Amino acid sequence: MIEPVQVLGQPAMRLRGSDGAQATVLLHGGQIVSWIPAGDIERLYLSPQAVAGPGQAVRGGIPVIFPQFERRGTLPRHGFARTMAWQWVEGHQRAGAVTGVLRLTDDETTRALWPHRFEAELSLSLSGLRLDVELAVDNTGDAPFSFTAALHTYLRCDDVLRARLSGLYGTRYVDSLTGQEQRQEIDPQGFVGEIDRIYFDAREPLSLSTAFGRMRIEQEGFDDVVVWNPGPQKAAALADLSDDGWLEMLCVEAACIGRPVKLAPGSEWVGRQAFEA
Ligand SMILES: O=P(O)(O)OC[C@H]1O[C@H](O)[C@H](O)[C@@H](O)[C@@H]1O
Repeated sequence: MIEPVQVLGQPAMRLRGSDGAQATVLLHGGQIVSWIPAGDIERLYLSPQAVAGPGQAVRGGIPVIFPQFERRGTLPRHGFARTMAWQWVEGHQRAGAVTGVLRLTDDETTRALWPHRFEAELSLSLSGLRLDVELAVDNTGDAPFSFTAALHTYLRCDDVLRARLSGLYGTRYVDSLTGQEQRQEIDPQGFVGEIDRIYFDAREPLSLSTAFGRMRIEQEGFDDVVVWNPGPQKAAALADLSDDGWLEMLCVEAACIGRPVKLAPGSEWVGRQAFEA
């Protein structure tokens, strides 16, 4: 079943499979804000203080970061896709899976910031204990462009201090807090507070274990993985996160940062992030 609902005062679509798996996606930002695998509990973190509306970024779920990661360019932080209204394209239920597709196309607002013609499609497909998310970007103009992007996934934790992430052993990363580069030496990895790292060319599947169970995370098309938690000080400074909200989340982001994607006119890039509870 696919039905329109309101979330944070904004139009959204709720997808529910015959097995009971359920996900909700906001048209604002094309942002998935809830995923409940069949017979399971909520697996994405959405801040109770999150706000949504034109120009606003929603704290939680799966923000779509395009066409610029963080401040790596002249655009607003993390680009514009997460703060704009996307269009619902279609949804269908087939062979036990329920799928929805949303689209963002360039317009005067995007071209004033970034002078390129593009079509971005966000697809989500859920079945049983699995959620597949796909971001496809088409260059619909007549000049090449390049971009960085991410699916900035907020995974729900009971207590991030007890969470463990594995699969990054030996991977080179830059610590965005210090600017230093090194290789991951601890696996599985625990968390003590603030962390902000970009892992480059992360090829192995990841596994996050929390009291909610183990979650397998895979990606394709995206080369890099960002691991982010604001920790107590930054959380206190964020208006849309409670002081102890950082304990309940860990961002594990599928990203293309180290090598920006270059797209020739008429060509398409596809990146995927998949979760299995
Ligand atoms: O607060 P936001 O603009 O949503 O950004 C949240 C975070 O996103 C990414 O994970 C970056 O690596 C962080 O440096 C940043 O703080």
